Amino acid sequence: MSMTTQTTATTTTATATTKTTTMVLEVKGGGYAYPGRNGRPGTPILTDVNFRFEGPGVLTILGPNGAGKTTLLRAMLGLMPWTKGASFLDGKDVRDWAQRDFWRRVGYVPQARANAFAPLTLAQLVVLGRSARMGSLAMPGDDDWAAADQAMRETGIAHLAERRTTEVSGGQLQLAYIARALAADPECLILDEPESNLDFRNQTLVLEVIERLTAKGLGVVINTHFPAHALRLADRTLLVPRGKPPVFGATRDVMTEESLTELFGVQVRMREVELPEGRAPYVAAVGRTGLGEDRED
Ligand SMILES: Nc1ncnc2c1ncn2[C@@H]1O[C@H](COP(=O)(O)OP(=O)(O)OP(=O)(O)O)[C@@H](O)[C@H]1O
Repeated sequence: MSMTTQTTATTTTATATTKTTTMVLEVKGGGYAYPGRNGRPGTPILTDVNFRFEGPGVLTILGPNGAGKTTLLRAMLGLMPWTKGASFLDGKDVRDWAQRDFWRRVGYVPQARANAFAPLTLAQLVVLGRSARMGSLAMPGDDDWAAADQAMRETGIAHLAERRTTEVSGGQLQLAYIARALAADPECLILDEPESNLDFRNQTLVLEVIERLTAKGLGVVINTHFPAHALRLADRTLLVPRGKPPVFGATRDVMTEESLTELFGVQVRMREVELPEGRAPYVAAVGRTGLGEDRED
């Protein structure tokens, strides 16, 4: 029997709260279909997406490959407008926000692409995050470099500031992308699979950064393939099944052995282990169910 397990410690490294702002991100009746042949809408990927997330705190989005999680994040942010429904930041339709104002408040870290910024040092990459706060042709000023330094300290990569993006590990590069979004001083961070492709240590670094940020008052939306990370981090979770409306609620309510078994089409077991640091959630996929055998991936 194949067994895939994961566990995470529940220690937190909270720092003093420095932000008190709250933000509300809502999706109402969201639906999305990529364009099909002849310019007609194709088969809907997402239907009836409904949730309301109030920061600070964490919302995790969890679901199988190809269910539409990345599509959902991009539609939610207005990067690919919903074909049905709408999303709202603080009650105002995302389409009605001035781009510049919206991206000052919201930071988006897409799935990491290696070498996307090959010639840059990490400091140069991170200061690019200030562009939403700079004039369109302006060069970064002292304030911008100070914000970049601060973001690199918060993500633990200040010592790598002069290294080029080609000279750091995947985990360090992922932290640099998060720092780039943080440099804009957002109230809300949207992270698409920030811990994928990372080893245990680097995954832990990313989770600790998220915990520090939420303790400081940020709202974080994270798309993840790790159920234990959702249990560790998130107050709220959105389960995104294939071809069915997502389920939203308190993490401990919506994430059960039954719901995860149905969601992923594998037998899932959830346990907690006692550690000196506290209780740690433990999630194991223990075997196939026969469900989802027709999946294409
Ligand atoms: N540009 C596109 N045009 C048409 N279909 C697309 C496009 N991008 C993605 N899709 C399809 O939409 C579905 C959802 O893709 P999406 O990347 O949102 O899923 P996901 O849940 O994020 O997957 P993963 O967990 O593998 O990253 C998939 O079936 C994918 O093949």
